[in-house]
Amino acid sequence: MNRIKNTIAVAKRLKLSSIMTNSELPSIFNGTVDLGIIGGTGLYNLDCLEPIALLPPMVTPWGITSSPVTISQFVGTNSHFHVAFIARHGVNHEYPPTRVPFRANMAALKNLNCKAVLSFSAVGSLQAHIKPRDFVLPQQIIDRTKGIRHSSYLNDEGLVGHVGFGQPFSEKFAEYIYQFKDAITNPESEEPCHLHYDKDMTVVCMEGPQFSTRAESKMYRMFGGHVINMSVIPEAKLARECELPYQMVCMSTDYDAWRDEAEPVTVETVIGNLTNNGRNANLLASKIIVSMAKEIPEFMHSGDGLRGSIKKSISTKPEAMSKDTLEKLRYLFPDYW
Ligand SMILES: CSC[C@H]1O[C@H](OP(=O)(O)O)[C@H](O)[C@@H]1O
Ligand SMILES: Nc1ncnc2[nH]cnc12
Repeated sequence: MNRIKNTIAVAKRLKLSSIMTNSELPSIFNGTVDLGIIGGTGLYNLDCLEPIALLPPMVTPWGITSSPVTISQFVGTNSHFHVAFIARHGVNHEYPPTRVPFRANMAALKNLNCKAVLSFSAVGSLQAHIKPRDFVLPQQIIDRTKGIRHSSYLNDEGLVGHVGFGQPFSEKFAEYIYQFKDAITNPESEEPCHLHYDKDMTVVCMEGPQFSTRAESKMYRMFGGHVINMSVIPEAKLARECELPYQMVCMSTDYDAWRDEAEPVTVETVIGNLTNNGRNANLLASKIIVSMAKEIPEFMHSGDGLRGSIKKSISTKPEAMSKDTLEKLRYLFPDYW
């Protein structure tokens, strides 16, 4: 009873409307969680999901998650496939990109035993053929953040580890999502939306919070960037350190600042496309979740080749690790040390 009261108190404090209408939701969940979803700007929940538990913001060794963690199943089903959802910027959009507790968010999803993480992000387009409202499944990243975000679980004194990051996303996961590309195309619309995917698609991650200058935007095009955001780093790095297959769905909202003949991006332009993108995110997520619930894909069962990689990546001998370090590692990997 106290837990439920606590949940309601948190919900009230956070003015979380979906929770207020679900105030009887339990604040603990003892089932298995299969998929983690991180929602970005304009995507604070998914309508296709029916919440069955609401965990108050989770306390991890790396701080507190940016939002409560909603455990859901697909609307209208009683399936055993469960999704954990976190709002990246908080339910009231209170964490700017530099201050998102990325480590806590990914650690919480790992601790809940998620088998993969699907992330959504509002992005600017750096290419004429990627129109605002189109979606992109990037396979590469150019990191233009400024080194001020905590971007690793393996960067404390007394713990040395280097994971491979040559392929920062899960190709298998991207292919799985891409089979549902028609979900976002509205053929009746004058401007149907497209889901773009190939192995060279690159997302540039900048620090922000200001948008790019025109010169920077043009430089990112020369680098080979396709879209730009402020959040894929460190999210993708942390997913890799958690051995979690990770794919970001980039939802284009604007043409950034590279087109000389057009106004550079403003937040109004971004907001103007969020409703359409949110609707398409729901359509795409529905297809993915229904399909996963029918049969969990192989890359989630097997861990997409990542399982065990962290053990090989850590050079420090466990005997030399402090109690604190071991405790933190065990939060992520209870079976390894
Ligand atoms: C409001 S535009 C800039 C903002 O939008 C994106 O957020 P998210 O990735 O969480 O959808 C971008 O990364 C910036 O943080
Ligand atoms: N042009 C842009 N630059 C960085 N992040 C963005 N998110 C949405 N549009 C963006």
